[in-house]
Amino acid sequence: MATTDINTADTARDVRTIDRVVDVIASTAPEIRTGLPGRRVTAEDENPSGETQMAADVFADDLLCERIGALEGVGEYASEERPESVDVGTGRLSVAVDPLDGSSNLKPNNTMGTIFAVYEAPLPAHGRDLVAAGYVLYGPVMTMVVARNGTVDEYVIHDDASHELVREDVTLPDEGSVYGFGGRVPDWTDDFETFAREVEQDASRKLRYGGSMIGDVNQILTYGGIFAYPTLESAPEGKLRVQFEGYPIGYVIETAGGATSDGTKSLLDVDKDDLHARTPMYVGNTDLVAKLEAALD
Ligand SMILES: O=P(O)(O)OC[C@H]1O[C@](O)(COP(=O)(O)O)[C@@H](O)[C@@H]1O
Ligand SMILES: [Mg+2]
Ligand SMILES: [Mg+2]
Repeated sequence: MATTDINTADTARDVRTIDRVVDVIASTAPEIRTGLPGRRVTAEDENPSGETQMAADVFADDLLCERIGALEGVGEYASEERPESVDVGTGRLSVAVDPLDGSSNLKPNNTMGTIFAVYEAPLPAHGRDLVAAGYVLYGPVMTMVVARNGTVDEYVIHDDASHELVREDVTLPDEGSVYGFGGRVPDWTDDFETFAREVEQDASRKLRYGGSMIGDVNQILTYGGIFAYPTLESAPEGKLRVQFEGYPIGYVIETAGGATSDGTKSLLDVDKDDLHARTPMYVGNTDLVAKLEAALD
């Protein structure tokens, strides 16, 4: 009986913490966006994945760390931009963030996003420890997609930092009509290239690729289809990171009724214990992801 009481109290606390994290992501987004124009330059350092950081990456990370770290109920904060996770409190939940996804799109002024993952476990956590995940998309309109409690909702974020629910219970359309595949084509494996050519041959589908994973995934959530950042000959683990990109996007897409894969299994079942580990990513409609897995088999 006592155990049940404790679990119930913990769950109620976690729900409140998740709501606070979502509120902070939404209320910080306009500030991140406003801070971008002067920060389209490279920072002095590389991130832990060996990539050049933009000043905007560092700015967004600092803001999010300060605000999420101040929330009651959060114990750890980690991001793509810092080598180790930070102990920020005594809470049970950990928050992992890709402060700016697609920041190389800053120079040509193309879409970018902020991705967040809330885990009920210390970091690095497992995909099955996720209790909420989502992202902000800095497009012509600032939108936020949140997966929690088994559903996906979409919000518009206003300049005054408020957010408004615009679509409830978002699911992938049954007939997928777009596709987008990352990496250099000569660097794709033969099996993936064969699959990609097959997808292209279907007259009901169009290429939609913008070079920011979050923008490309949001198109899949909107129109259905398939996005991949595949295994490359030069990078068998692909480019994208498990804790900050693979797991949260896996959680959003699967909660929205789609499927995800690392080539053989759901992204949520990927086992990696390094905070900055990478994984190939394939996400989209169930039939297309099943075909992809069969093609790579
Ligand atoms: O242009 P590339 O090197 O193929 O990389 C594109 C991919 O890299 C990313 O920009 C990686 O994310 P970050 O910008 O967060 O490092 C993805 O959004 C995108 O899918
Ligand atoms: Mg990213
Ligand atoms: Mg990033």
